Amino acid sequence: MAYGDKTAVDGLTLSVAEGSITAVLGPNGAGKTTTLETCEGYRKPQQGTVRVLGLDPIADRKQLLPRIGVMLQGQGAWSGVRAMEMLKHISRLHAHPLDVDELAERLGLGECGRTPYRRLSGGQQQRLGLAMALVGRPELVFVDEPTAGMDPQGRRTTWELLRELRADGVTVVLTTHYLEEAEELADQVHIIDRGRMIASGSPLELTRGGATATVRLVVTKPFPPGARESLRKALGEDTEVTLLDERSMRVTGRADPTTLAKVSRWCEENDVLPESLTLGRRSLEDVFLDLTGEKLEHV
Ligand SMILES: Nc1ncnc2c1ncn2[C@@H]1O[C@H](COP(=O)(O)OP(=O)(O)OP(=O)(O)O)[C@@H](O)[C@H]1O
Repeated sequence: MAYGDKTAVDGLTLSVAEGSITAVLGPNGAGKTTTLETCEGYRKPQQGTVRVLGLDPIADRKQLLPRIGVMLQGQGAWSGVRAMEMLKHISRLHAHPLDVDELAERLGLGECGRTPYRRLSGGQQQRLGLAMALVGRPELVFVDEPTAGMDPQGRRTTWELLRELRADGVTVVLTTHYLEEAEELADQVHIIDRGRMIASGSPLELTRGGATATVRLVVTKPFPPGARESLRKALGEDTEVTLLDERSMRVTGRADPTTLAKVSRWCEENDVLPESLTLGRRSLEDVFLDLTGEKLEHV
């Protein structure tokens, strides 16, 4: 998929299992929205094949539309329309819609049902967008950054709702740049960067490091110059040390008490006071950092 001479999605191959939650994860501009819009039939790929529920999203649009739900990043409601009017309008377009009042209550839209769309907060607009995508009881829902701009409560409600949809057999495809969201929700995660797929798997498969562990060291004041090299030397050959920011480092190495003890001794010898020293599984952020050399949340 290209916009003029700008390639947005390049040779991406992915399939989604029925009744699962799939997360397409990547930094801004990675090509997530373009991928979704291509599946939704809004964009025609210059090359390749797209099949959604076995149908061509452009040629078979009429058959496909009633079977899918779409939550766009920009929502797509008129600026003056009241939240509940919009939801009711969408529900009337479907043969067997959900109970509109129940859905609105569930998504916390009860209080702002009479508020014009343009006056809704970002989080409320997101909730309405999600309600509009779900009201037609779709078999498959595409949700683009469903929790962007939501408060923690809204985010948790959305996660619950998406999990319930999966339990009811609905297939969910979401894009996100929140690692936590992908780890919490997804059965399969596809990490894309600059239009290309860089890793795919379940969160466990992607973060499993076998005998490799990650130690995170956060200190109370900025590391002295040369700290990364010095710690690496202290830990030995098979250990990798990455400076995450001026007060935190990530050590990837053998998952044993010796590694932790060596880090702790290095702190003592270098007069560095740890704020926290934790041993854990690699996170999706570590995976992303390894694959791209960049931190996902900050690119
Ligand atoms: N309509 C457009 N015209 C030209 N370039 C575009 C257009 N839409 C997207 N792009 C470019 O294509 C690339 C992929 O964009 P896309 O919106 O798919 O990324 P994204 O991963 O969804 O990003 P974000 O997280 O910011 O929504 C980006 O470099 C973007 O600038």
